[in-house]
Amino acid sequence: MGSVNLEMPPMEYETRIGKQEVKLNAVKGQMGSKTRGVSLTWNDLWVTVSTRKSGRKAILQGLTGYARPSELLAVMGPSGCGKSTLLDALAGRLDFSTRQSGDILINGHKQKLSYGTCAYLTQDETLLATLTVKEAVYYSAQLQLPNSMKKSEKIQIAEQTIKEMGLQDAMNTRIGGWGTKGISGGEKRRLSICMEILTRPKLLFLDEPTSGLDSAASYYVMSGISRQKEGRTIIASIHQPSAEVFNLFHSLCLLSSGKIVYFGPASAAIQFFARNGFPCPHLQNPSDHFLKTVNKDFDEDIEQGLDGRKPNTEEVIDLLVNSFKLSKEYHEVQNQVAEICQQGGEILEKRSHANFTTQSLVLTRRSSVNMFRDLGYYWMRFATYVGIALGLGSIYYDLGSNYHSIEERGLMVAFVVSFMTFMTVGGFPSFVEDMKVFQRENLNGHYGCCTFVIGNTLSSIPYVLLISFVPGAIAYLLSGFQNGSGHFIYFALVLFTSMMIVESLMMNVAAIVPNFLMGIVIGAGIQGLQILSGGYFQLPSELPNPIWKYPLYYMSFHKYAYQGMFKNEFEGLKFTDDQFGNNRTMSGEDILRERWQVEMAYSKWVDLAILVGTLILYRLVFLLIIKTNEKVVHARKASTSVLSNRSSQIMAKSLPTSPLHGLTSFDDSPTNNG
Ligand SMILES: Nc1ncnc2c1ncn2[C@@H]1O[C@H](COP(=O)(O)OP(=O)(O)OP(=O)(O)O)[C@@H](O)[C@H]1O
Repeated sequence: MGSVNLEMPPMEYETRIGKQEVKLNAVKGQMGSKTRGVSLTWNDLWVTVSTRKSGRKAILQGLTGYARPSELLAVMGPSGCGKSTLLDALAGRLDFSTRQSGDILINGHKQKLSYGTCAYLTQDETLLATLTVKEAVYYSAQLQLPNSMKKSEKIQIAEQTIKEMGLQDAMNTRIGGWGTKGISGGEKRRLSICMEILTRPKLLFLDEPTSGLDSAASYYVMSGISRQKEGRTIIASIHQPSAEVFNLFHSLCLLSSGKIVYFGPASAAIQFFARNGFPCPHLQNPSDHFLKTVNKDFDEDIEQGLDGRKPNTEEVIDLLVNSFKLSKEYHEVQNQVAEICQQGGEILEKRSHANFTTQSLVLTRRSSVNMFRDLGYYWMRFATYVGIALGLGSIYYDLGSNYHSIEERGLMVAFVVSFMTFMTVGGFPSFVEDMKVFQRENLNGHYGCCTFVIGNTLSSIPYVLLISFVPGAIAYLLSGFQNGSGHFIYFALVLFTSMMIVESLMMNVAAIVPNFLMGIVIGAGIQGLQILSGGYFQLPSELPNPIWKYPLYYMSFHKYAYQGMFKNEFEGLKFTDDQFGNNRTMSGEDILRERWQVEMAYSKWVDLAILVGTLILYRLVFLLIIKTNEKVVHARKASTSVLSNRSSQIMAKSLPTSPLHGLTSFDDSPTNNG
């Protein structure tokens, strides 16, 4: 792991960061932020999932809490207690298997968490393995920061953020991934944080930001985050903070089995535990003590119980949960929630980011670099295609123009159109990785679906052209296909378009089927059906009418690729039957009509145009699918922060005596209606 700048004295570090902050504040002004900050409240929040055995299982059980600007709220608890679920619910990211009820408000309003106001660091690291740390952050800065900002300022922000996360020593190291060693797991974690805090979001969710970090790195990362808390609301789930890290937290939400054990000032948690009979042993890290006390997974006896009796952990948790509900801390939480709702606040404005053209260009560049460096994306395929082209050229070497060559030309066209396009599935794993990065960045609002489709399409074109023209030329020249550059260019263009179509098909599959193995099987199956119904392996007149001919034959892009290539190859040629010396000849047009049953009413250019149309259609379908996914996710986000104005008013009115009593109910309604 690259080291955090530990040797730098704290004061010097502070000063340098301080100077950078001045610059950043100027930058923030340019970003047009008018909001003061985000106060987030949740009241009686339930999240349930359905289970086969016991119907619905509650993951979160009636949680109430708040997070305020300039404060760092830590969500702690044993593994599986619901920390990530709480963060997901607050950020509007719960999946469809869950149901949610209760109220979540931003500055006392129902409001969408729009771009730039909220960022979320998930537990999974989805990064482009081929980029260096510096490149990843620079590209991200160019994608996210507004056009009004100078390039030098964007670079400055990127560099400062890299330093804040202690990644300066690993700046030029590649991220690495499957099969290639790169930066360490902890550095990946810090890099992910870097990319989310570039825009200095008002509301920041961090799901286990310190997992994989050693205690010193955890401290520096968390203190870096803590330094940025001014005007920002930060909620971080954390497993086992050291005492130093724990001291950085303003508030603590301690969960066990989806229930609140404690919510309030982090510094007052020790007194709460002591009051209830579980004082923190001398010299023990408070967070270790809390977690040990409420972890029932290993159901060990608690070292010190009530009345000399040793209750089991389940009983201890119940005791603490019930005690908390009656405590002054809980009363204070209710007061705070009601007060924040009453105060209200500004509606958060969407921040501007780089415009569509800039984002498309940056994504195209980033994607090109990734495709160039990822051997599995195109280079392996290129090498394989060259090998296959040499094989094809030597098997069908110098075909000539006798009758025998008619079948051989047909076989070669069929191989090129069926198999060489089929091999495009080889790039699927790399594309799946791209999709994961897109999904994370899109969900966090870095850029939209159109930008991704444009970037991916433009960056792939040169590589697919290379794969079509170089191996295509080898096979074409060795086999002695019809002379003339026009004929070769047509041949290579059909190959290029067909490969792009298969890539688009696989993109559609990747957008629908999340599993990589299933994706390959489904993509290969669809292509198998298209090849079968394309009119080569069974002639069009022999194809069974229902299904195979109507509609599959007309829907298969192979039909147009076969027929275009056949026309390109046979039109204008004459074939001689030189066996037994009877020099009969047959025109290429007759062969097309009689042997291959090609539709001669239109030219080969129409076939190519239909292929281009199919390619555009497939890409548009891909765009539609990811756009629909995006809309569904955003609709969930928009409806997650739900509180009717009516209930907001009731809350406000109920102050000061019984601030929240009886205002919300668990209606077990689906997530998106809150
Ligand atoms: N969609 C779901 N379907 C079924 N169970 C779920 C679902 N989501 C979460 N759970 C369960 O809810 C519990 C809480 O999960 P969650 O991921 O929030 O825990 P966590 O506290 O973040 O755990 P960790 O610290 O290990 O990441 C777990 O027992 C988990 O198995």
